[in-house]
Amino acid sequence: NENPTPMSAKSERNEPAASQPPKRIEPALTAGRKRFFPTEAIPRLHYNDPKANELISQERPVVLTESNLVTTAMGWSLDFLKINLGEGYFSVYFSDTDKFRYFDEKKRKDFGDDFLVGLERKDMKFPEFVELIRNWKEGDKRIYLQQALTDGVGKRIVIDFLGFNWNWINDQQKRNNWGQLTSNLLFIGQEGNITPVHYDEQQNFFAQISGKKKCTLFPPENFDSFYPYPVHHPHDRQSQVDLDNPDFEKFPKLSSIKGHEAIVEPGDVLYIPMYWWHEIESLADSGIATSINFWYKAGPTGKIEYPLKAHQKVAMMRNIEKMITEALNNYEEVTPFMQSMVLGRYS
Ligand SMILES: C[C@@H](CC(=O)O)C(=O)C(=O)O
Ligand SMILES: [Zn+2]
Repeated sequence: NENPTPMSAKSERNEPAASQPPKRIEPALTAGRKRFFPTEAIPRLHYNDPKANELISQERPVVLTESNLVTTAMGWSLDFLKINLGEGYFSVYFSDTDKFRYFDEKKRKDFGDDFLVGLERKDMKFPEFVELIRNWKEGDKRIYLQQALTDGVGKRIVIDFLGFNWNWINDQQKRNNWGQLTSNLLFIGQEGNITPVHYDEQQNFFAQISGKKKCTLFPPENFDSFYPYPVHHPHDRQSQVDLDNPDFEKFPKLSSIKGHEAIVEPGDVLYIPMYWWHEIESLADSGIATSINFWYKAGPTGKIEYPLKAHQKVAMMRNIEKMITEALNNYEEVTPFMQSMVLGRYS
């Protein structure tokens, strides 16, 4: 079940005659863990469907099919990457549990390491990562490679990269007035790995290469329900809640969330709108999961319209939080300061 070349894997599924497109077997959305909240399916549309473009322009999630965005990467098996990915070092995360909550190395210095419960990152060459993931056994720390593709990769990778459907994605960038493409992160992890719920400040076309991932998204309006870590914390943008063991005492607003769900398979592209919360689970029994994302900065804001959108308020809260925390230069003072400012006056 080792990272089969998904296209060949499909042909082994005794597909009907080539004359008609293979019938997709709808994976039950209930695959993966049981959830305490209701969910609805994220629309799954052909990438050229005008409705898909409408959803993207409205900054709403959609799964795009048949885009061939990363078809040239469908042969990126572990052995192929071992030969062609180059001599560089890759960030590999280790976790004592199935959860890989991202942490910002640059913010660790003010926080020491006690927040890093059972998490660590090591830089290693790709063959070392392949050894680890191939020899992994129950009881070992789970592993997850997460690395931006940079110019240190081998020639074959560059050729495959240039073969991505840049016409389509550059058109999306232009039509939606997004900023620059900042990075393409390569993700390779074990089935069962979970990236806990968080938001990013970039538009994201998330392309699945091998394995299946269950993606659960929540709109930026849910900021109050997910209680993100403080902006200066290494887990900035990550939610403090554990959706598998919800603490409704500590996080009461968590009880009212509703998820938007999709299971992405090789060849699918999920649009994750900027500031939308998302949790990503590499589904069991789907082998090693490989994905590439395409992160774009926001475009210029243009004319401010009222009422403000939820994600604009999140951006404002972040700026105010940064300013107050830096100006006070003391964490303990932030709550009393903000309470003095609003309690009994604006509430
Ligand atoms: C990569 C993804 C997490 C995952 O696939 O495990 C994600 O959070 C992102 O692309 O923003
Ligand atoms: Zn993310």
